[in-house]
Amino acid sequence: MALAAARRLLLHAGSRLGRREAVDGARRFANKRVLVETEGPAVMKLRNPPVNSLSLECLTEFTISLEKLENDKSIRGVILTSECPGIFSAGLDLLEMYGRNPAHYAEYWKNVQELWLRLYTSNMILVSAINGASPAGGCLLALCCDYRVMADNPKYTIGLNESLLGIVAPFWFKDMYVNTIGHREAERALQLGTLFSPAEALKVGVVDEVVPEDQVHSKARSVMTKWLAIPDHSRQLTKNMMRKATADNLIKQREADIQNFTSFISKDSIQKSLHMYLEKLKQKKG
Ligand SMILES: CCCCCCCCCCC/C=C/C(=O)SCCNC(=O)CCNC(=O)[C@H](O)C(C)(C)COP(=O)(O)OP(=O)(O)OC[C@H]1O[C@@H](n2cnc3c(N)ncnc32)[C@H](O)[C@@H]1OP(=O)(O)O
Repeated sequence: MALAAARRLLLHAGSRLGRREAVDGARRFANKRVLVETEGPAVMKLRNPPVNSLSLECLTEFTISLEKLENDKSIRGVILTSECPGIFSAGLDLLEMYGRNPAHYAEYWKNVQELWLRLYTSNMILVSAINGASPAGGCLLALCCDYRVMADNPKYTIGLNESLLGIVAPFWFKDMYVNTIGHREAERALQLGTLFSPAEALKVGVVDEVVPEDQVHSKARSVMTKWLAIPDHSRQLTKNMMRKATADNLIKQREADIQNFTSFISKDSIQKSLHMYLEKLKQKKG
């Protein structure tokens, strides 16, 4: 209920902002954590500092922005990137999965599923300009895209590292990984929780291209131009043919998946693992 109300408020605020900024001549709209520019190829920028973690608010704003773009028939493609220096996205917000109650976990997971389903099955062309670290849920966002361009900076890593946190990537994360890099590579990377450097990610197929950091956005734009030259109807039908079974696999068991997540994440042993991981992140500083 609370989330539905927040959603209505955000949609309202979003459209107000949209109108005001259009009057200024710049075609863009923004929520607090997501900025969307629709001048030229549409660009969606995550801006949830310090690390673009996907908090419930961030997920909601992201989903709403995507919904608005999908409803604008003049927009055929979106570049997904980050405004946080050095970070694409740190993935799901650990504080949404630690020390909360089952109802919160269920609500959070429903919203993670919702964003994934919308992104993965989007009719628009999605290109990610990965300009920073992209672990776990950050990698998931990139994997939803039709093409991934990553900055050539060995400090940036990408991959589904859940097992390093003592948690398990859900079956639909796994399915998308298998679809992208094949069964053997996915099996190994998931068990080890591998975070790939850009060069390794390119080799294994997690990303499609690695370019110097200052060229990530221009490359993403030129990739978008190429993809926009393909007729929408044939490209969309092809995308749907490739992705539908994977999305349907979650759709037919969404409720069970929410229950699984809620009971898994509520376990004492899992909460303990998350606590230790969060402490490790804190100690990194000191
Ligand atoms: C039987 C099967 C059933 C299956 C059921 C499902 C099971 C559960 C599935 C859950 C799937 C989970 C997916 C995820 O995405 S989990 C999140 C994984 N993310 C990470 O591991 C990234 C962790 N972060 C980092 O490695 C670094 O922060 C990063 C490289 C991103 C940036 O480093 P940097 O040095 O720039 O910044 P700091 O580390 O100092 O971080 C700054 C502050 O941000 C906090 N932080 C970082 N990441 C997160 C996060 N993901 N969520 C929340 N908060 C985060 C960090 O603690 C710092 O906070 P403080 O300033 O307060 O110390």
